[in-house]
Amino acid sequence: MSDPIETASNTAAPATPAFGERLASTMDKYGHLCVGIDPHTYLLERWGLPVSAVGAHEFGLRIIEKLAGRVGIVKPQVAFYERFGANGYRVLEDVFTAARDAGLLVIADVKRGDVGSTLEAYSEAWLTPGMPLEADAMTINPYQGFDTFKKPLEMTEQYGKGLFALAATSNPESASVQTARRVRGTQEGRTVAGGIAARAALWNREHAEGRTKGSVGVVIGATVDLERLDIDVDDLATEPDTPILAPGFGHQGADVADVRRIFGASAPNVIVNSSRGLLQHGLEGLDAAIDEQLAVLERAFA
Ligand SMILES: O=C(O)c1cc(=O)[nH]c(=O)n1[C@@H]1O[C@H](COP(=O)(O)O)[C@@H](O)[C@H]1O
Repeated sequence: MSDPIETASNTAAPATPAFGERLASTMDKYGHLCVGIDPHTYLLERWGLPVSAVGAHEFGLRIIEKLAGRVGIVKPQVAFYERFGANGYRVLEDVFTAARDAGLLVIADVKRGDVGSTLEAYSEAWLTPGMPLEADAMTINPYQGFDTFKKPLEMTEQYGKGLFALAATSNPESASVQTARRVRGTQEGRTVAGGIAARAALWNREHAEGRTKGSVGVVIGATVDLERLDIDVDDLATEPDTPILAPGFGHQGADVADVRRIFGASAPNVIVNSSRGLLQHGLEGLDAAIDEQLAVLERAFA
């Protein structure tokens, strides 16, 4: 068995364009939709597939076949594969490879965060070219401090990869942490969420290199109150624009038709994620569900 770390580190980094540029051209071609490939138990059952790694494999590959050439971005949430252990990881490898071979950008929804030295190993796993789980971008958790991101941030530049830092998550429980305000001396500072978004935007500006979109995005749920969170959408829309990965549409209640109202100046940079809202229709209903979602998005951005 070859050693993946050896193999990957021996491979010279290809001159891949920056993730932000790849994202910008993908969104120009296919629009904003990102399909979350999340094999929930009830979805596997509804699709007539076994609740196992074999079922998750079939589920992932069938979805990718349907998306190729119509949608630009996918976001497999790795927990739904991890639960099947080593076989689940093999499935993830196949799903990532099939998606990337089909020309889809893959955002690995891993939500990793840790002390910097450990986070470095996570980013080796998910962002290094040639590694078995190589994706185009990963979600990353900044609640041990944005400065723990040093290595993954470097990798975005080195390998043309992307990061999406959790800023304002879509779940209602998030407000108690993310709306909290930091204290600077005797002054009340930014909210936790606003501070993270501002750091991502600053990084993108410091690494602008003539790009239209930055490679470091933020996760902002479509269900959140941006004003309460004190998130500056104008700052995020200052070139190079900071991409926003927005879950919360469909099953969690936000309406895709409202994307411009919710995100204001940053709406053009929003990756509209939907998983259960589309996949609940089964394989036979997926084409129609995607067409409908694409049509709503087209109207929303007309
Ligand atoms: O990072 C994420 O993708 C994420 C962040 C967040 O704030 N909320 C959220 O729902 N997600 C993920 O986005 C997906 C939402 O799925 P649906 O609610 O089925 O569309 C799941 O994979 C979640 O893990």
